[in-house]
Amino acid sequence: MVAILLGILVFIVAIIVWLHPKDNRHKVPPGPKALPLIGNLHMLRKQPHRTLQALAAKYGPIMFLKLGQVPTVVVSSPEAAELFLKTHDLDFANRPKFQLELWRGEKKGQRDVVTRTNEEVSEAEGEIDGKRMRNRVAMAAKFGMGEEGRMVVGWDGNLVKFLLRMLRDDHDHDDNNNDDVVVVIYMDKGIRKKVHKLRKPINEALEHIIEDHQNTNYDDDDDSPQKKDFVDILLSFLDQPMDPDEEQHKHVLTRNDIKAIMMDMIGAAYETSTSAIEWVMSELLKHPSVMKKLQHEIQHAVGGINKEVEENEIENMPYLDMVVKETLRLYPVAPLLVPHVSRNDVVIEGYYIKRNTQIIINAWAIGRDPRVWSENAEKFYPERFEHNNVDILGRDFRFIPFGSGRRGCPGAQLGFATIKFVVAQLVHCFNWELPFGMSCDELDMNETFGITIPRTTHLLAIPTFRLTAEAASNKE
Ligand code: HEM
Repeated sequence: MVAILLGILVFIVAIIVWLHPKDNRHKVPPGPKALPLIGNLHMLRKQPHRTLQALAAKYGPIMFLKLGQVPTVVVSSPEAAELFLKTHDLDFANRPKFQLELWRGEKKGQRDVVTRTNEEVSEAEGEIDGKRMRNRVAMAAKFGMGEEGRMVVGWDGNLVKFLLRMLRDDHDHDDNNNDDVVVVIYMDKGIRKKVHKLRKPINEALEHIIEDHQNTNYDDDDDSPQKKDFVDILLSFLDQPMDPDEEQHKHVLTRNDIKAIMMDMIGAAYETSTSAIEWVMSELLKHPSVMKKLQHEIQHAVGGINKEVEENEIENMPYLDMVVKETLRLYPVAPLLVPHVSRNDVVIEGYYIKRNTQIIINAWAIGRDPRVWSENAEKFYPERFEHNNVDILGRDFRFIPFGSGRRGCPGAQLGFATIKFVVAQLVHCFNWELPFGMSCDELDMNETFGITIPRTTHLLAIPTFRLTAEAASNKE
């Protein structure tokens, strides 16, 4: 009986608090009413970036929600993003503690997508020499992605081969479908799920990289080709206290910590770039005139169709720059960036934001804001970037696919360059068309929400090699 009475009392208090949440001393940003316990979680649905955009249209660019018990401020305009990521950058530089779990829980069902894709792939078998074509596409893509492997963990291209092999081996085991003709541009999207399954070989690979670095003798000479990299710097802190000011030195940097950091860097680098490349290729297939214009530019910059693209030629491809920017505007890989957390109590635009409030920046909504990008904001139109110099690296808050400020993406320049390089190779080396007589209007452009927004279905496309035989024999 007492328990029932207590329960009723708690319920009444919760209702009263819910109906009268206003604390007159501290004005919180406007937002929808939160339910007891779940707060506003029930409102988010499957596409939180879209739901939050719609809610911001009602409550404004600085909006308060409760996600479960987590007080959250959602930022949805360039002006507001600047206040949070520049003016008060340091105040919002923390990250949530649960982030790792959230990251790990991502992408359930990826396996199903890959399996379904294989069934579709097998329908088109026999049209052309699939294996050869797949190798060429992988080669063209790897040419760019290899650079990332080297720069992130200093493993000269082998990392890409290793990861691609893991995917392919796993894939082939399942259905023995080696000679697929339609190329599935998924690259390494299923990696996170496979990472779990393939912990042992990944551990071996990371050990291999670490040993490689430990066995390298570096020459202090500035001109030496053997330079210290990110992994060397991590190794120089091995077994040292993470916080030298901490008296008992309880936390030291272990070999496992270093491997975890390396894996995070690899994850942050690969999944983001491949998702972006898939969206660029989708938009190009949907807009054949843009594809043609881009092929024309690349061919001109490279000097014909008898060779592949070289890295230093990318800077002579302004249209490629616009195409990639336009894709990242419409499909910022991390639509809500990565959550920030306030380190102090802060007042912004008259709103009181308590310490430990989660901050979500809706980069997806900002990129599609018609106030900023005109009425055709939803349209893929690379030329909008033609006569303006909109910065992509976080200095222009109308466009922040890499975030901004001290928590902005440290790999932004590398990521942007990699996307451009891989796309340039794929577009220059091949003509592309949609399979099964599909018209460009029929191409599904739906996204699936997670930390990143990949396509809901993998992009299937048929490549035809367009370079001369001379260029092909140089590569094979
Ligand atoms: C298309 C490629 C990429 C995109 C779109 C992208 C996007 C992002 C975004 C939106 C954030 C969060 C920023 C924020 O919360 O304000 C981020 C963080 C991060 N990115 Fe990237 N990224 C890409 C490539 C890379 C690469 C190549 C690397 C590594 C070499 C990398 C490493 C990281 C790391 C370590 C963080 C966490 C930074 C921190 O918490 O301080 N990213 N990235």
